[in-house]
Amino acid sequence: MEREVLRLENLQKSFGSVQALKGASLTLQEGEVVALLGDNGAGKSTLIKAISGVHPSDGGAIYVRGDKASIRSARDAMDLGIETIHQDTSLAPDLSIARNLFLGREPVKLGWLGVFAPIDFGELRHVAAALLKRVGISKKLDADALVSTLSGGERQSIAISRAMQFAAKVIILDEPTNNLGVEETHGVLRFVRDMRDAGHSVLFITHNIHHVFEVCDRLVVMRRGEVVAEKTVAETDLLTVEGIIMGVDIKALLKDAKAH
Ligand SMILES: Nc1ncnc2c1ncn2[C@@H]1O[C@H](COP(=O)(O)OP(=O)(O)OP(=O)(O)O)[C@@H](O)[C@H]1O
Repeated sequence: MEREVLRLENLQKSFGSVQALKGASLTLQEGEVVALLGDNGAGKSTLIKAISGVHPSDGGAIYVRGDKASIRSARDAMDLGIETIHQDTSLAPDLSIARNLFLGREPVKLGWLGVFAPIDFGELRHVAAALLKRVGISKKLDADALVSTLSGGERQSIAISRAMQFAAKVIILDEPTNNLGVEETHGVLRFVRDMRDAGHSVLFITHNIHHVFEVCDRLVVMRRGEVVAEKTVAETDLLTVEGIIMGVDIKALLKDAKAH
């Protein structure tokens, strides 16, 4: 049976005179991958920033597993099992990849009578190496390398690995394949599928509609701060979705063009 993990009701958010969210609503079920689509400025990032506590909403309600949630900070969201990878995600450049994968949540070794709790670097490296292998970047990266030595795409992969490693229930990805190479992109998409198979729920913001058809179950389209369409991937096609995003019926336009 489907179980709802996240429900947004009538979310509103303004930045000065700009109404970025005008009552956006959506739901996410357990083990479901939902794409959040929309043109530039549609309100997608604002919506996920409301869920992740970066910019709390001005109005509306968020329910997590049926309970009304108050998400006023990134910590609130993480405590509710919501992990977000933002486009401008920040890592600690002077720490190793392994340390970044566990930032603030490193495995510890209990010392004599539990007095000392030093980081268990052996365990850290072991898990980090396995994680890098899973995202398909094992060949190039050593878990001990400093993040400052990595490319933008590699940093993105590390941030995604970190969120996926700790995501308890809901993973939000804001354009996760931006700036990634082919192999890294496949790694991310594979990870999304793995997460779904393990019962996690994923909200996936992307401008790449091919990726939506590859890994998503359902899609939600936003325009000017509102949700204007919701469809299962099985019931729609690429051209229809592109039309909804642009606010035009592409198929009708093509038919007209053919008739003339
Ligand atoms: N911090 C902010 N201050 C002022 N206006 C903002 C802020 N963040 C977003 N906006 C405005 O809110 C609206 C929605 O922006 P948002 O970034 O949510 O869109 P988006 O759908 O994520 O777009 P993109 O695909 O380009 O990232 C836009 O008009 C944007 O200029």
